[in-house]
Amino acid sequence: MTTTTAAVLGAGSWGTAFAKVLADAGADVTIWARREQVAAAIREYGTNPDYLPAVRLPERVTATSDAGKAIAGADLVVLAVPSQTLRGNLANWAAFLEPDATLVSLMKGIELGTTKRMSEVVVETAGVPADRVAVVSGPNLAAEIAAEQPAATVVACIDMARATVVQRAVTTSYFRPYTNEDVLGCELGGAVKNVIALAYGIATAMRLGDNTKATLITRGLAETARLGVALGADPLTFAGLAGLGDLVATCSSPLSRNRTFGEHLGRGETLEEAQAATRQTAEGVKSCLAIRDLARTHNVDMPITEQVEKVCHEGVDPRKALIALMSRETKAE
Ligand SMILES: NC(=O)C1=CN([C@@H]2O[C@H](COP(=O)(O)OP(=O)(O)OC[C@H]3O[C@@H](n4cnc5c(N)ncnc54)[C@H](O)[C@@H]3O)[C@@H](O)[C@H]2O)C=CC1
Ligand SMILES: O=C(CO)COP(=O)(O)O
Repeated sequence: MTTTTAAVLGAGSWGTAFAKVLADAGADVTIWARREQVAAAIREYGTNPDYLPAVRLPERVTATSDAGKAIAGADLVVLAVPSQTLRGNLANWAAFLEPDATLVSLMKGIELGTTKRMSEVVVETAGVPADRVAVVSGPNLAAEIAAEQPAATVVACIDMARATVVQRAVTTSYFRPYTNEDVLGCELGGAVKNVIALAYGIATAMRLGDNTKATLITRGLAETARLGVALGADPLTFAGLAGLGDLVATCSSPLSRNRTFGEHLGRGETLEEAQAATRQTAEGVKSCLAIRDLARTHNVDMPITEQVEKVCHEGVDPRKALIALMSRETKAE
């Protein structure tokens, strides 16, 4: 069997941990880091000092700050930058892609303005057919994966043969990928769970109990599935790893940036204060706007998302948001 050559574009926590997964599965991996300083540290010391300082990367992982060098010759091109920056970045990278390279999106966001999913942005910006784009999504907190704690995930692609190739390329003793054809459902599950995790973080900071939290998870999943079905996703996807699995992991974990961000808001901080206090990407903060717009366009009721957007972007007090949620008209489950 020939060795997979992979480029991981983005040296944040998930890009770095995913590079380790690929290398542990046998691939030769080049990480692209925006800052040469980070690329040099990975090359010289085998660690990413900014994001996963305690994790030793396998020898098969190298790094560069020259995206063209990383992409040229790569069979798998893994995209791991913040969602709202994908379009601009990929426009610069597309020219370096090999003719049959598979593009793998790790990103869990919806584009502001266009309300497009990341795979849609990839198809549009890189000019590749949708069957060359795969999505990896599931309960995959980067620090836990980097510590080799067992976890499963989903590799979604409309081309099952390609999904299987990606699945093989990322299977290790601690990382177990399942294939799925429902790219739309997997991407929506990944993006909306970040918004629900913001609500969960707010509830945590407000010292609300387990009944409240279970209600948020369950009704959060209900509104995710409602949007998904309206857009054509398979409802079963939301009961799987990329739906319920990721929602539970993200809401329950203090490692989650979205939940942590929500805790800042729940303590009464403004959006700016919460942003200043947290350094890493909390995708739900921006995506809640795009998801709300998507829901309104398709006449889908997403009450938790609506209130999270109001707390984040309209300065609504979380206590008022909670009252608004609880005083809605009662209905059948
Ligand atoms: N961290 C995690 O546990 C997981 C993250 N994800 C998703 O992976 C994606 C990437 O997230 P992380 O690696 O966690 O983010 P991060 O916050 O750890 O790192 C983001 C990386 O992107 C770089 N970056 C920031 N602005 C940029 C720009 N304009 N252009 C190019 N690069 C830029 C940063 O320097 C950094 O290297 C997100 O969509 C996130 O939702 C998915 C699963 C797990
Ligand atoms: O997507 C994740 C786990 O699957 C990571 O969630 P956060 O971005 O909230 O840290």
